[in-house]
Amino acid sequence: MNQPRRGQGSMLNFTKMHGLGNDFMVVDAISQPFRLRPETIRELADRHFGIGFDQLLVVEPPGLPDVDFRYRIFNSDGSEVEQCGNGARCFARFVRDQRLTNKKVIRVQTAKGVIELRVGRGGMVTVDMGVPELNPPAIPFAADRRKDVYTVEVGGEIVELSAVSMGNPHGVLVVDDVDTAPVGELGPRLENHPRFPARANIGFLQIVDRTHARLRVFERGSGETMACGSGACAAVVAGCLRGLLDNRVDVELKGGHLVIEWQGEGSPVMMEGPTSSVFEGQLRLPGDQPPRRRRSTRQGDTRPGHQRQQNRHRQPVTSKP
Ligand SMILES: N[C@@H](CCC[C@H](N)C(=O)O)C(=O)O
Repeated sequence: MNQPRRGQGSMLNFTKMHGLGNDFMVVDAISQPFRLRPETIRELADRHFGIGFDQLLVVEPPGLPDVDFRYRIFNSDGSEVEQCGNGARCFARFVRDQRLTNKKVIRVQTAKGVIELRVGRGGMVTVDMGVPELNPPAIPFAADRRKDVYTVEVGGEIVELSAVSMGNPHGVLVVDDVDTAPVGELGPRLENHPRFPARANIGFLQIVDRTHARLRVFERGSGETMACGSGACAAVVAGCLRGLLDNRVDVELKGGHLVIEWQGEGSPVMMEGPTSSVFEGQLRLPGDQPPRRRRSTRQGDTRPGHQRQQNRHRQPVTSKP
């Protein structure tokens, strides 16, 4: 199935999934050889010339004992990152759908530690996202000492934000109304702010009441997405630290709702939400060839994204929160 013909790249099977509209290309790198360069990931992520996704998720064999899989994450800009909460839920569903495991509690190794995924009914998955990191150097965030709220100068303006790592770095701003928040302007400036040396995901949090919040996230390496699971966890941690939220919060994102629970410092953050599997596909990869200039598919273009058309479309399978 995965055999290349001489002179052609290999065929790669993938699944398109999403968690609340935060969408993924998911690849089983246990059953097939897999290696992509950042420029190929960018091409595949392109919503016009490629498959289109916010993140690429890769399932690999674990490198640790007592762990089921290794979970690797690449943003649509090709950068490899440490964590993806919506992706973690889809990962759990994927490894079961593909019969890579039949466990209901799956332990997964990420770049920043082990997370646990619990598969529930109707595509719902609960993820133990681990203990949030608030120590500035570990986030990483430039500050003399740890605070719940920092002031940051951006473009001559002072903004207040909380800095939290959920394995990946987040800055969280509290706003009056997410609909009018300057996500497109402040998001990219804060993502690349020198006080976040590894860049950051920037959340705009609106407190509705102590158990309800609304959130938009400008993601590092992907731009604003329909939802960000680790962003929702970071936002609830920030809201709790500021005394604005209770321990269990319904977070409304553009693509739907997540339930986030945090019992306070030293406790892990729990995230519960839906998963959706959209279609399975196969694409021809050009191997290690440098990216080619665009040609028409009729001329036999081997660019990834132009030869993915052998999709075995299925009925979308979507779970409700
Ligand atoms: N969408 C994700 C986060 C993906 C990674 C992020 N863009 C980063 O660079 O850290 C989620 O659901 O958590």
